[in-house]
Amino acid sequence: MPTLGVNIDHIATIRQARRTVEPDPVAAAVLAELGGADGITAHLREDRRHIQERDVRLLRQTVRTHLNLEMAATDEMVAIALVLKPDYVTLVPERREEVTTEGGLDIVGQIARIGEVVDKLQGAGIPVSLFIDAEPAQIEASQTVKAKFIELHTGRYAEAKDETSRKQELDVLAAGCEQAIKAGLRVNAGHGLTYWNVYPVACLPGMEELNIGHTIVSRAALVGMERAVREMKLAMRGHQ
Ligand SMILES: CC(=O)[C@@H](O)[C@H](O)COP(=O)(O)O
Ligand SMILES: NCC(=O)COP(=O)(O)O
Repeated sequence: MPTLGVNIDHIATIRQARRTVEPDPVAAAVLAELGGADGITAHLREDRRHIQERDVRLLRQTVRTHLNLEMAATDEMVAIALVLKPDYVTLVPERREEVTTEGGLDIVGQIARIGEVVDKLQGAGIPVSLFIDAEPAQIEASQTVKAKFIELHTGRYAEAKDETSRKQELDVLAAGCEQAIKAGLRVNAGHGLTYWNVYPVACLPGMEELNIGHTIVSRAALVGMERAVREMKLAMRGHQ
């Protein structure tokens, strides 16, 4: 059964709605860990729409499980990561105008650049995960650049409109997972997972960690972070 990385971006979204100091994503991370989170994920976006540098600096000092820094493959973010030293980095695509991440990072089309960033970060002792679609060519390219992990983008599975489509997308994820493991990559997954669709993804053989944020923060707004995380851990084991 995979571990759970709780993405606390959208605690910061609530704070940034008023450009104020609450709710604090750092406090949310403490509560998430008390609720059973196995890791904390934070996405420091170029446009700083939610998580700020202050947040990741304090998270580095306070997270007791492991800290996954999501970031674009830019010089600015690489420099921040080399100072911050998160437990691992996940390279994700970014577009200012997007509401949220729209797809996986294109490794095939920028293999030299991604390889350079992976070498720099892993050379500094920071394992890299590549947030990609479950496409054979992207998985192969992830192996070529010697990333330690991939994170399979589960957005198409999560947005499937009916059971048939959802099963088809799950089969794509399962095939991607199998190909990646055969290639020696470690496999995580995330994006759009909820209490109601997480279990089949959690059951994929070899799945190491699920990074889940929006649905947990949404539930936490109503019942509190500790309970929301505890209930996600149960949902990952098939208990609604
Ligand atoms: C890469 C991914 O799917 C999310 O972890 C990412 O954080 C989405 O960006 P927002 O949190 O800004 O929606
Ligand atoms: N990489 C996925 C993640 O960290 C959280 O995505 P979401 O659950 O907020 O869609």
